[in-house]
Amino acid sequence: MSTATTERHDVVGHSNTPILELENVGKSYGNVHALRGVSLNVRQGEVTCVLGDNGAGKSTLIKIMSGLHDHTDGTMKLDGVARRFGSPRAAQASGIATVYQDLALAPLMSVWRNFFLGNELRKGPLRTLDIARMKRICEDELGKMGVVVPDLDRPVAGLSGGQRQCIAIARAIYFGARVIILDEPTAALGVKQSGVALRYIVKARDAGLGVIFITHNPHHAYLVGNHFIILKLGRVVLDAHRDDLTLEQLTTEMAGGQELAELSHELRGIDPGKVIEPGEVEHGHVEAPALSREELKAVEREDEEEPRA
Ligand SMILES: Nc1ncnc2c1ncn2[C@@H]1O[C@H](COP(=O)(O)OP(=O)(O)OP(=O)(O)O)[C@@H](O)[C@H]1O
Repeated sequence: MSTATTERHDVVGHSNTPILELENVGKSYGNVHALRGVSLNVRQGEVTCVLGDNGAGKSTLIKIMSGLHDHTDGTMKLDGVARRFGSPRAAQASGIATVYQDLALAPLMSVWRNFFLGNELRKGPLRTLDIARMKRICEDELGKMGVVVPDLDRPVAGLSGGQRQCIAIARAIYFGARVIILDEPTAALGVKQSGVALRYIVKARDAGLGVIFITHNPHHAYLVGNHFIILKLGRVVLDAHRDDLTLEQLTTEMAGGQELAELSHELRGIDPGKVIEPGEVEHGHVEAPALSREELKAVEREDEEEPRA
């Protein structure tokens, strides 16, 4: 059994101490404050969801935790010890794996080659590739995640988006990840494939990893998350445990909460002083007054006549 696999089994058995802790972390790019006062804990066997719209600071947060960028304020701790990774390699060596949306897989290479890319197993005095062993391990590890790939020699480009996600996750776990950061893993996937990716998130959690699930989709987050953080313009605007939050609250907060309620007032032409009941703003859906068919056609005509820049 490889060291990586042993390590994986060691982390199962959940403890309450966070693996990774951010305390009041901030990041400025010159005058731009991309993040301010962000605190979060990543615990083993838990999924921490970080939600936010474009420009909320999600990428910046990922870059700090994955060693690409240094934070400019606050403290990041790994196993209770303050750390600055300095490089992605250092973060990886500390067990922090990041699976980006584009997955960093080589599409024309086979499944097993991708699995071992950069970590190939070799044998004998000539250090030739130990293909049989790599294929066997790859098959075993994918099997643990519930993925059966009929032909490991197939290029990964031929697999579904969900299966490709799984290879990236299984690879990270096998090579000793303790924390896995998933950057919008369901963003480019349809409903069915999103389900596949979400199942793998649960598998990674159940394997004892601390999972950070970055998404803008509250429905996906709520299906798998233990803890939820919403970032807005670089600040934490919601930080709640699953027990203290309903899907509806998460969705409303994500959609803009109070701002959405105000917009709803405006669009309905209701007296802004009137209190809107929580149930009236549902799932981020704004009930704008419906346009008649004629009005709709007039809007389309206006759009067509609008001079293009
Ligand atoms: N290298 C940089 N230099 C200057 N400003 C930056 C840099 N990177 C990000 N920013 C700014 O920091 C803020 C947060 O950006 P970030 O990319 O982290 O957000 P995001 O939530 O990932 O958004 P998106 O989903 O659109 O990628 C934005 O205002 C962005 O313009």
